[in-house]
Amino acid sequence: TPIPELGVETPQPEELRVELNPISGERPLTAITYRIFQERDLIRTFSIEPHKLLSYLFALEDSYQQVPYHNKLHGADVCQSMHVLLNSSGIKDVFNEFEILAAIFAAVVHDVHHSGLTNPFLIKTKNDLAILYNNESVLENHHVAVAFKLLQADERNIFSNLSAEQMETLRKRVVDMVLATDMAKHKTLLADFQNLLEAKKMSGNDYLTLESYDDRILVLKNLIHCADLSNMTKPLDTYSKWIDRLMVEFWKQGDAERDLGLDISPMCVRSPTTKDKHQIGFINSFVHPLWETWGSLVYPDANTILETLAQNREWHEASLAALTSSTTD
Ligand SMILES: COc1ccc(/C(C)=N/OCCC(=O)N2CCOCC2)cc1OC1CCCC1
Ligand SMILES: [Mg+2]
Ligand SMILES: [Zn+2]
Repeated sequence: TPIPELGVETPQPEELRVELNPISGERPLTAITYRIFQERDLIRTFSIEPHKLLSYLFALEDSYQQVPYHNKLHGADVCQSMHVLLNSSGIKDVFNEFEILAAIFAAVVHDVHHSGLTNPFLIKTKNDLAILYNNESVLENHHVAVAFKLLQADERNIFSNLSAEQMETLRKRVVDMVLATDMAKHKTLLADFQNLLEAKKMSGNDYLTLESYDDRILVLKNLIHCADLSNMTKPLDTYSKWIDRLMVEFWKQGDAERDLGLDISPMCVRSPTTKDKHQIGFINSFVHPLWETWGSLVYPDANTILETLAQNREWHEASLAALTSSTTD
């Protein structure tokens, strides 16, 4: 049975087309994710009922908060980035369709209901979520809990045709991946990834073979982490729009910290040079090491990404030099 192009048969295809049209910007997350599910044939493979997929994605999109950066556009962006990264020829045929379903789903849900505040802020203000999750990956636990809560309504349960066992493994993969997007996990995650690749290189075969669940999920955790840290690998005009959104979100947190008489987090201080300085420091400490490791796995697929990352860092260094020279003159 052909899958209706817009997901459901409708007497008003034009109206639904406008609603789903990513250009109109009404529902970018639904439009992009539905398209990716279609392109990867996930709807047919897992007998997903199209109207349930639309209902779930509409509810998910509406559960993203209207904050400057961690809004539905970021969810859509990370989902699209995940989709592209999964196509790297260096990992072609490595992951099966269940893992791909889990990875795409984890990407689109990974920041749902984000409050625009960081984990340290929620912890130091004793937010209900920090109490509920005992200060442990507070936001990330919340995101993945909300994502699964939305599935509980029958008309939104896109996985209703999976067996109980398949659902159990899918759920474990999605929880593992979303929790891995907590920056506090970055160092361990990357070190484990580098150790895995080192061990694989020692084994001599030139293609990646991953047997255990732990090895396979470790690569998928780093993959969603790459997608979440992909802003700096995008063309400068796109990248700079993401920075502006994030800085506005941080500055609002800084205002809240000041109003509460708390220390203002370093990234939340309004000043012309912090943007460049923090981006350079963040790229040097976190982003480049991660993307260099990913680049070694999928060599040479990520070469363009690594070049763009280097160019973007140089752009920050140039604008910082211009700023500091103008201020010292
Ligand atoms: C466009 O710039 C950035 C994009 C993403 C990120 C991070 C850290 N993403 O990590 C996953 C989400 C996370 O854990 N966060 C969200 C950001 O704040 C920390 C907690 C950091 C970025 O820039 C740095 C340097 C200047 C200010 C922050
Ligand atoms: Mg997050
Ligand atoms: Zn994110």
